[in-house]
Amino acid sequence: MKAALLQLTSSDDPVANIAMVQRMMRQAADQGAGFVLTPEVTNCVSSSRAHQAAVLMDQDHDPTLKALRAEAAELGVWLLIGSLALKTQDQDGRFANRSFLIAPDGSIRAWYDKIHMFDVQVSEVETYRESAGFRPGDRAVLADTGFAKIGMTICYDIRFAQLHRMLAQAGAQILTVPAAFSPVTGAAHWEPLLRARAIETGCYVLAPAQTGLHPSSTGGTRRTYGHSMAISPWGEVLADAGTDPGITIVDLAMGDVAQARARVPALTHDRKFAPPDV
Ligand SMILES: O=C(O)CNC(=O)[C@H](CS)NC(=O)CCC(=O)C(=O)O
Repeated sequence: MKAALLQLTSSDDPVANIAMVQRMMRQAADQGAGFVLTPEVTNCVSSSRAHQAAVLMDQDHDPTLKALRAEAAELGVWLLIGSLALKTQDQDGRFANRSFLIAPDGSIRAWYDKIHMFDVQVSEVETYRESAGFRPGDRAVLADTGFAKIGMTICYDIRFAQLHRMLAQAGAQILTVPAAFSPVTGAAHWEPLLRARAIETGCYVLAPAQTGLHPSSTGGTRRTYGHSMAISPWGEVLADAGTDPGITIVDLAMGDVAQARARVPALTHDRKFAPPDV
């Protein structure tokens, strides 16, 4: 199976972003990809809650979900929409940060709401409060494609090893980590975190990322780290997309999952132990 990681610089205009993703999906399919993956918040990168409230839709009306489901069906590919920012029924007005796995007939095979919220001050001048705009999810999601079982995560989830371990122990062979990583934390932590999760779980880690300076109609200056990556179950970096938007194709040899786990069966060596005295 060939997987294609789409590296995007999504703007804050959902409708304008759709055409770009469709074009890249067609190019990826032309290059032989049977599984296409897009980054976190494929539909809209914005730092203005007011702007998001004005342009985002709920799942049943979201134009990106509709268009990309149709495109996947047209091309006959599996599609991971890394995430969409969507309106919800919530009283508090918060959005969902929701990842979708789309089957080659265009149907929604699984969806996952990001569990861990990025509420972090990354530098003196850069603070994120994701939980102010987004309502976190509360269930892990494993989905079967026929070519692999997929454990779905999003971005900041990468820092929570227990989620990835749980997914792998439940049968995941590929962990998807769509992201819009901050440049500061990306430079320090992105690659080692991805490699660590692959090594700990013996899973492929596929991490399509947002990159660069995101066009904004509200004067925002949001930047993301890029460096979409594919990591082998043994922990090798198979591809690093650098910082330009584009398509990265990787060959997945699913037998390598069992091989890595046979060499180091740590996933089956958990032990129960008492917590430390406090
Ligand atoms: O706000 C949106 O539009 C969608 N959400 C995101 O982009 C989120 C929250 S700001 N970004 C991350 O999780 C980056 C994590 C990261 O950079 C790290 O773990 O170091």
